[in-house]
Amino acid sequence: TSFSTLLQVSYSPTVLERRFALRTLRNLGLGKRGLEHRVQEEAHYLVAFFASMKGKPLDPSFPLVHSVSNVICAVVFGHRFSREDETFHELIRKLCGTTCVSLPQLYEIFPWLMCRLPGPHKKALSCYEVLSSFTRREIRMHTERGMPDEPQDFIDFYLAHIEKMSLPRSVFYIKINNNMVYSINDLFLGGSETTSTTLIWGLLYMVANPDVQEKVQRELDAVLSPSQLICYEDRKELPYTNAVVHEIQRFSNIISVGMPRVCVRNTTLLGFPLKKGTIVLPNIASSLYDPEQWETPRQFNPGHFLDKDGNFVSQEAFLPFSVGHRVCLGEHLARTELFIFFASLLRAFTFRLPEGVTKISTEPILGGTLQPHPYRLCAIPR
Ligand code: HEM
Repeated sequence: TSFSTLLQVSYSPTVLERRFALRTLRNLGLGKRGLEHRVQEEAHYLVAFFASMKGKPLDPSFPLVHSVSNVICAVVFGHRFSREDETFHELIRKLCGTTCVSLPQLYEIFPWLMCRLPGPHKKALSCYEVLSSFTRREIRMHTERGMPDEPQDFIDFYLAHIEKMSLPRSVFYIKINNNMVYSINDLFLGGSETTSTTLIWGLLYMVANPDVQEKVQRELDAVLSPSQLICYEDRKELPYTNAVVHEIQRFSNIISVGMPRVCVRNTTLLGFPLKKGTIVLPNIASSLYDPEQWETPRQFNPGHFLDKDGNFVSQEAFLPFSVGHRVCLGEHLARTELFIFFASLLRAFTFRLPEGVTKISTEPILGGTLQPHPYRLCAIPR
């Protein structure tokens, strides 16, 4: 298979790439406050875009995917893209409504099957190809401009890393053309589709639960001033909003099945014998919907994360980022984005269904990530 990535099943190259990616992302400020201003900047553009619609009905997926992807672009490519950039526009259009996240894994496990099957993965594959050529263009621009004194983004770090390994020229270019492109694609796909899909669900739940939306707005109004920059740290003063963001993630359960693992030796799991080589899929939904852990597992209920006095409480069964060695690399960034984007939007707008629309479906479309059916809403300035 042509996919060789951070997300794949097999172990040894992945461990090295993961370690490298983690160190690099940390250097770039992921997990620290360094990236927060990028998120705040995008939240500002997002609010301006919704405001420019003047309450007219719109499908929120395009602006949300655009904003979330731009945060990753800042990390990986070192800059954001304006709404007018045609190439980026095409990429985002392809990403909207397409699940590409699990594509490399599916090819890794079932290459013979994937090549023969017709179906939606062909659309995802074409999206993956557009992304790869986009990434290659950015890498080319980086190699042409030469290395800055201080690496500025993921590509700079990666190029410096490859150069340090003093490889023969041919291997150098193979590494750039394969591993590097796929690693960057992984960050882009892992970082864009997941976070934006969660936000698309979030706005849908607000339209479906106007009482919850109102309560969030009351809390935001009481704690924040209208133009104050929202920080991730503010969640501590906003327990209800924080609980709603958590409940959006729990209830939407977007990655209901985690990345596949391979048993490296014979073992037992919960009493079941597993042979070396067996593929194991973590069932994330089993914890997010566990009837023993949640009061109303099949209902949207922010109370799952609040005590009787309205304080935020974390829950052990809340595992949307999975756990263990392969836990999500972007967890901190994702949490920061979800909180800042959601709070910024709800402070500025009330979300409603367009006039005449009375039905909303909160059933997911089954795919690599669970996505809502396309819908339109009105963002009414407050
Ligand atoms: C709401 C947003 C997100 C959710 C729900 C999510 C969830 C997950 C899950 C469940 C996994 C698999 C872990 C496993 O199987 O044990 C994963 C892996 C991964 N995620 Fe995320 N993720 C999100 C956002 C992000 C962001 C923003 C980034 C990038 C900065 C990112 C990058 C990755 C990468 C690179 C992996 C593979 C890690 C590895 O296998 O070593 N994710 N994510």
